[in-house]
Amino acid sequence: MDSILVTGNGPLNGQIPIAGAKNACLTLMPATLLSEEPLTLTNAPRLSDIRTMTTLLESLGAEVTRMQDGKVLAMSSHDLNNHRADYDIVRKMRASILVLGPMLAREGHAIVSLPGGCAIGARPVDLHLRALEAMGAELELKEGYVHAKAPGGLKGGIYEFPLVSVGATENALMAATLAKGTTVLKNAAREPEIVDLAQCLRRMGAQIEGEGASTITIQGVDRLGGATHPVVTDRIELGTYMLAPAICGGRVELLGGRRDLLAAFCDKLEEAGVSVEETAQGLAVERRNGRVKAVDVVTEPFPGFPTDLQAQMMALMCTAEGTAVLEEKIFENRFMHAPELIRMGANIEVHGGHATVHGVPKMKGAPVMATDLRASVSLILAGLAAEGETVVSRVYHLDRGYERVEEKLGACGAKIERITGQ
Ligand SMILES: CC(=O)N[C@H]1[C@@H](OP(=O)(O)OP(=O)(O)OC[C@H]2O[C@@H](n3ccc(=O)[nH]c3=O)[C@H](O)[C@@H]2O)O[C@H](CO)[C@@H](O)[C@@H]1O
Ligand SMILES: C=C(OP(=O)(O)O)C(=O)O
Repeated sequence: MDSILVTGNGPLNGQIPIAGAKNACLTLMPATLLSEEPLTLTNAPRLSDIRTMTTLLESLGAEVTRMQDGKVLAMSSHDLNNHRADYDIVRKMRASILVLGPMLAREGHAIVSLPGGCAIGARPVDLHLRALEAMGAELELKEGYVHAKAPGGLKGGIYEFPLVSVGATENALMAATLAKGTTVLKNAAREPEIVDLAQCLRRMGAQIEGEGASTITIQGVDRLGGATHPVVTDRIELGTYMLAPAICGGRVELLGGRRDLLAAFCDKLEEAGVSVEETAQGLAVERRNGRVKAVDVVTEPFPGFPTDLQAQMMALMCTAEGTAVLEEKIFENRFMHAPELIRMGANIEVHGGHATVHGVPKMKGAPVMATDLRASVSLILAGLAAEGETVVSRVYHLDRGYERVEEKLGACGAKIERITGQ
């Protein structure tokens, strides 16, 4: 297993290109199952999660071709010869559940393994299932699999999500494009990845209104066609690399960065004393003098502060001046990085959904272990600003969501290298 060696090396200066969003690409790829015609995604990130989704789609009979160094994914789902998404693939990546809605809508039946929980929480899929039932799906749970049928096709319905779920909104939105009549999704997620999905579906011929607001209305159509769609910028990769100069000092320009993707996060950085400037090519982040100020953070659905940046923000707060309280409201177990940061000299207390971080002037490098994707990158960020060497093990988590992390940070002056096979 690979690990990453980081050595604290002072301020960072330079430019980092931001890739297409993993979480958008993982919902755009299953959209290919809705149409017999090809769907091509440009600006796709090169990540292990994308390879896992490729394997899943191929197992269902889709063809996926990577071009231009893997940045373009040409997909075709002319004939789906298998309607069963196996546990062996689904357990590796929860986003696999997103094949359920499209397959059911187009084929009238699908069998998809339940994903199970993961390190950050139980993460049930009940809302995905309830929304599909509201469109007339008949569902049965057998031996860990969802057996779904809609013999006469799905029918439009009204469904109000009891809590905001990104994945359930995506599954329901895709299914509704081929349902008969009108579907209204209330209390829908408003994340930029939902907007990107709706724009792609519209390019394929879907009739959708309201994406980005909490009520989305979909008028079902008989069939969808092919399309070419660019994957939206990865706002979580963007926020992660914005934190690198905030933690280490210096100035880094994030190419392709947009403030509207991360407004709440940008506001918090500025409150902490970090400058965020819109440039011709993206966003520039700068911290010149002294420590940042401690700021409190509450994670919320978009447009609130994203849970996927909470671990990285905690790494920044570890060396802030003062005490910060981070409240995690999306996932019940998303503070697994705290004990690892404590091994590096951070002063953190975790009580249920709250973490209190008392800033220390400097952290010290240590061997640490990544427990999930964002935890792993938070440890790398902390290591960049710590004294001495930090070795982050279990970086297969990191490879799910960050491409060429060593190269991107290294180009700005970070001392970071991958140690293979440890
Ligand atoms: C591949 C992808 O896009 N992953 C993102 C997606 O995950 P994902 O789509 O899994 O997250 P959700 O928005 O669905 O989860 C939000 C909350 O709702 C709960 N819930 C969700 C569905 C359900 O049927 N029942 C239920 O109770 C979850 O356990 C969680 O507590 O949104 C999360 C919240 O922004 C991000 O952290 C993930 O990076
Ligand atoms: C939690 C994440 O991903 P997933 O939903 O695929 O586990 C993430 O991207 O931070």
